[in-house]
Amino acid sequence: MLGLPTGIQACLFDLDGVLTDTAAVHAAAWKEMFDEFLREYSARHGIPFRPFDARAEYDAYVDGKPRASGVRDFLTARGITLPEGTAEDPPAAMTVNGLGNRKNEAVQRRIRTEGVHVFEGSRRYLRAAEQAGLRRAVVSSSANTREVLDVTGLAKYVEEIVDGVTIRTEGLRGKPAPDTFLAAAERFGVAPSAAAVFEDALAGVSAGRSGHFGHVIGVDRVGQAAGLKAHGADVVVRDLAELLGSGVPAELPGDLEGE
Ligand SMILES: O=P(O)(O)OC[C@H]1O[C@@H](O)[C@H](O)[C@@H](O)[C@@H]1O
Repeated sequence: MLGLPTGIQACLFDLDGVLTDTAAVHAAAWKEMFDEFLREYSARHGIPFRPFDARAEYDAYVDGKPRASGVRDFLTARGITLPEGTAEDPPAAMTVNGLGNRKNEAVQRRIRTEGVHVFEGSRRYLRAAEQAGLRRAVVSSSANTREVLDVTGLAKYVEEIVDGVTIRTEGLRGKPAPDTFLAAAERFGVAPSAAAVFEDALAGVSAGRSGHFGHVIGVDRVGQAAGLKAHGADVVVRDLAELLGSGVPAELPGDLEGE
């Protein structure tokens, strides 16, 4: 049913890059923030400026992870250590949290001015899953999840949300740890083996694999099918419409929302 093995009762969807085209919005906001920071840092330390690679470095160190982990893991990869600071740090602060807050200002500005594009195949899949009686949760590292679900009208298909806010309030480990997906399955009272994970990020498919979920679907929007497989996806599709058996749909007019 719906491209899933027998026995699956719940679908756990990542948001950015799976349901909405916001992975690209996040990547652009990360680039804006990191390039500004790296320019300042290289001038101060007398080293050449090397811009953030919004493809390779985003995919390897930032994509799918909670905000502060993304900052920390990228800086570590560049050999840079900053103090952690606190969640209240202003966006100008040279701390992990300060840079995270600076990126959040950039992503929220982009979401509000550019709007959010919903993948039509994902909207159709959510609707089909609802009709088939499957439980449906969104499991995202983003603290902006509720706003994105609201502006796109996707909130009505979603029964449970485990997001960046839940990670903070419940003290969960973010992806690639499986905690957020496990928390969503638990809310439905469904064993991980009876839940399917839908993920576009390497960190996300790793979380699905290490949590021993029944099926891990890698969603490849950027040509990283081999990486998704290597990190634990059982199958890789380019669009959820492929699981409905109808191939990748052409984008429909009126598919741009929140503008
Ligand atoms: O900064 P936010 O909105 O809390 O999001 C954290 C992360 O959420 C993930 O869903 C995105 O893939 C990342 O790009 C993003 O950085």
